[in-house]
Amino acid sequence: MSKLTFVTGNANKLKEVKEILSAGATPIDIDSKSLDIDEIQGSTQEVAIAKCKRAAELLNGPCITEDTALCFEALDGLPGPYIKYFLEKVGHKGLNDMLVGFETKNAWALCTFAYCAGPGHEPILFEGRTDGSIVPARGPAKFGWDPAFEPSGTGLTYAEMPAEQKNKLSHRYKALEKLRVYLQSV
Ligand SMILES: O=c1[nH]c(=O)c2ncn([C@@H]3O[C@H](COP(=O)(O)OP(=O)(O)OP(=O)(O)O)[C@@H](O)[C@H]3O)c2[nH]1
Ligand SMILES: [Mg+2]
Repeated sequence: MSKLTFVTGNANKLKEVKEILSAGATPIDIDSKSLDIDEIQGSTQEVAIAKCKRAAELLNGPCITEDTALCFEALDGLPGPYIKYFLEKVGHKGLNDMLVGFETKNAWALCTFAYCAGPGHEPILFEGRTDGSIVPARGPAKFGWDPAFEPSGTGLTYAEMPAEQKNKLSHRYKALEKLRVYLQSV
């Protein structure tokens, strides 16, 4: 299979995806391209499908895209795919403040990879979920909401973990493992 193009404007995502895909028995090499694609409103699946379809049209070829949602149990899954805008507006403290008054701080990180074979093809989705809770920020603020999300059973936020630890339990790792199996079967 020729090199796949990962369409993303997010350098942190790209770094992690490359790290995850290059580890393991059968490394997968990808190219990347940053394209400005409007993201629709809807479920995580609808958002992911629309973005990947558009990316394949713009590229005129096969591609993968990725959407990450951060879902609060107390809010029935919101902010979900809209976390980017919530984080930009209210920051880590604001994410915590949104849960004041709710007993549960439980949350899950959901990664949706989409693969589209080219224009006119229906994207295929690969989801990975990591459960945890929303906590006051700890660790370096290098990537999004990493300091405010503590995966269950680790005692550490994503930001406090070495990359190798996050890349073995993250929402992104779990989704990419499914994508890896698929890519090796076609
Ligand atoms: O702390 C984090 N740890 C992660 O593992 C992670 N993965 C994504 N994000 C952030 O969550 C939003 C998703 O929005 P998103 O999926 O639309 O991404 P994006 O717009 O940045 O890139 P892309 O759509 O061009 O690929 C954006 O604010 C991302 O920075 C993360 N934050
Ligand atoms: Mg985006």
